Amino acid sequence: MQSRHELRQLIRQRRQQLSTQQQQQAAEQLAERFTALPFLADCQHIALYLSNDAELDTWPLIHALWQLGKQLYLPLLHPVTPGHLIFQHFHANTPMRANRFGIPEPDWSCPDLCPVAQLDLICTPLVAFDASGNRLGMGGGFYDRTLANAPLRSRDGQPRVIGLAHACQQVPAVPVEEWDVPLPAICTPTQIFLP
Ligand SMILES: Nc1nc2c(c(=O)[nH]1)N(C=O)[C@@H](CNc1ccc(C(=O)N[C@@H](CCC(=O)O)C(=O)O)cc1)CN2
Ligand SMILES: Nc1ncnc2c1ncn2[C@@H]1O[C@H](COP(=O)(O)OP(=O)(O)OP(=O)(O)O)[C@@H](O)[C@H]1O
Repeated sequence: MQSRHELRQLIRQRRQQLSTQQQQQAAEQLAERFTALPFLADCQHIALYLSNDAELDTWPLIHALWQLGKQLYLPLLHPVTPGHLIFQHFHANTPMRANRFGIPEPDWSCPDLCPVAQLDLICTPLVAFDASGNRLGMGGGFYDRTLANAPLRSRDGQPRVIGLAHACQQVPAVPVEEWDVPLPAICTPTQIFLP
């Protein structure tokens, strides 16, 4: 089996090869598929992220969710606890700044945070996933640490965490480490996985 490092490089290259048109179509299809999720009606506070490195563009989804009246949150690299994320309310006028990876994030000088336990749904970025819900990320361990003690499902069994990805990011089997948090749901432009 490939190492996690090799798999990360391979799948990052694969998604970087998608054309602008493929990216646009994928982002729109994802927004449609995601907004049709039956459990979305029960989710008011939703964490998303702004795309980077040829990840699926989340902007069409963000606009669709605002249109539905949802409260959205974006991850901030924790200013005190290294390797962890906190989630800041995100609206059309939220002041933004680039984090150390160059990804725009809300400026935490005006904090308006939502504790992980109070988010109804957390959308995670990922590099590679498999049909069993195993997830390989960018390699910072941010989501694994942040979700380590979080319930992955609501009390009625619906997913509270969902990975978003291009279809081409699916692999037969992600090599798993003990700290990996498995995803109870993954949404691609063409399919919903509920492992
Ligand atoms: N869109 C998005 N936001 C996110 C994540 C993500 O995966 N995607 N993260 C998910 O955890 C966190 C940031 N994690 C990241 C980890 C590594 C790199 C990255 O580009 N690494 C470079 C080297 C960076 C450097 O120079 O230090 C690389 O690997 O080429 C980016 C984001 C929080 N926000
Ligand atoms: N719950 C945890 N507690 C402490 N260290 C952790 C935890 N989860 C992950 N790590 C550390 O983080 C590092 C990166 O982990 P990994 O390669 O799984 O990240 P990733 O899932 O690819 O990244 P991300 O979650 O940021 O997208 C590893 O060295 C691992 O030891």
